[in-house]
Amino acid sequence: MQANRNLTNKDIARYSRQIIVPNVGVGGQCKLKQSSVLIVGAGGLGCPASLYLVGAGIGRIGIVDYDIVEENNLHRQLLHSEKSVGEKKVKSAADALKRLNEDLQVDEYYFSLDSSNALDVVRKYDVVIDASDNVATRYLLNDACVLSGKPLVSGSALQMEGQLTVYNHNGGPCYRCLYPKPPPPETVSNCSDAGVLGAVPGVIGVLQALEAIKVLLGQSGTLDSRLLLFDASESVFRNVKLRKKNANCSVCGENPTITQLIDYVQFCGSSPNDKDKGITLLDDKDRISAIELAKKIESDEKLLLIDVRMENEFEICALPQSVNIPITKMEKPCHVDEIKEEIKSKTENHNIPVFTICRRGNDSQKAVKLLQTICKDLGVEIKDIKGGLHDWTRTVDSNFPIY
Ligand SMILES: Nc1ncnc2c1ncn2[C@@H]1O[C@H](COP(=O)(O)OP(=O)(O)OP(=O)(O)O)[C@@H](O)[C@H]1O
Ligand SMILES: [Zn+2]
Repeated sequence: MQANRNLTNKDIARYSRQIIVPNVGVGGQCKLKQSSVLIVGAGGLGCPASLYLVGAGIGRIGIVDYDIVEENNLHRQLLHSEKSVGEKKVKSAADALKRLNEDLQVDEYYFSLDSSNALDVVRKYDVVIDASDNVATRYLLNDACVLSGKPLVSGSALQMEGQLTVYNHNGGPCYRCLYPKPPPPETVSNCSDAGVLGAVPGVIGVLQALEAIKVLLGQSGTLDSRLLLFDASESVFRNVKLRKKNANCSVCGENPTITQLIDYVQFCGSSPNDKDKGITLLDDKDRISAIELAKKIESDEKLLLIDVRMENEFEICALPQSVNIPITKMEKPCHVDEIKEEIKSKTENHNIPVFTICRRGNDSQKAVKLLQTICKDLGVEIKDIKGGLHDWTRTVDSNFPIY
């Protein structure tokens, strides 16, 4: 990152508004030109982050992503366009970034970053941006950055909230110093399940780019040892002081036990790619397929179909025969009697079978278990629809919307 004074006339014209900022100057712009940043994830955070890094004149950007562009990405992943749906995210992002600035180098890594490849990739860059969306990758990147001495700009965004910090920089803590153990997988939400307002990761991704630029310029005032919290619903930013680096940290402490990358999927109990990952809680006898449900509906069989999704999801699309009782309601003891009465009356005193349905067939199984307890003295038959509404669209009605 040695500054040289070799700015071309084109550079001077292009970056003039940035060069005259005292914090940057000619030396700073040269540093940026000779710097490299790795961005892991070309999604909601990685798109705005890479856009502003390329805009700022970072000489080399690396983008890692194993995924392809989906239509539901477009509201927030603004490097990708309608034409790039189905294309590799790294390719779509690199093409868009090169259109913005043809002088810069963009390295594309179309694979899942894991213990077998992370160190090789991370070592090639000055700063790493974690723009991924899962716990396994968070620990992987933390350890890879500690082991290779790279600062890690970490961000996240969900619904109307976001946060960011810089790990392993200026003597500040690493992610493991603060969280030695991963959270239980079932407590972790993601955009696909909880949703996100597009502009929120936009804000956090741009701030990640800004922190990376400040780190590269060697400026003080970076977010090491601090966490920035953004509450978009109230338009409030807050700073929280983080605990100091932990001398007993298993990776950055005085006597580290982690001296090479480990198996992060095993450590976290979840993989980087949990999309559409089905769980199996019920025996086959307690489940029917979407096609079997369609046949029952078509032949006018009496049944009670309970859609267990949240009300706002039910509002997006629902089967006309279904009634909405969200699983979150079933989980609350205060609603048990009310739900039991509703099922009793709607099953004509438990003579009609009950079926539960959700988006992908996971919550519907949990709901069967809950309802079996709630209705245990009713003797009503309760089954779920395998694969949920996604399977309904795939196998019964391709016009039914998917989200
Ligand atoms: N270990 C990894 N290696 C490579 N890419 C990763 C890894 N972990 C996550 N990613 C990528 O990081 C990006 C995160 O983007 P984002 O959080 O916006 O979610 P998404 O997966 O695009 O969307 P959604 O969760 O709504 O389906 C994704 O494109 C994902 O493929
Ligand atoms: Zn640590």
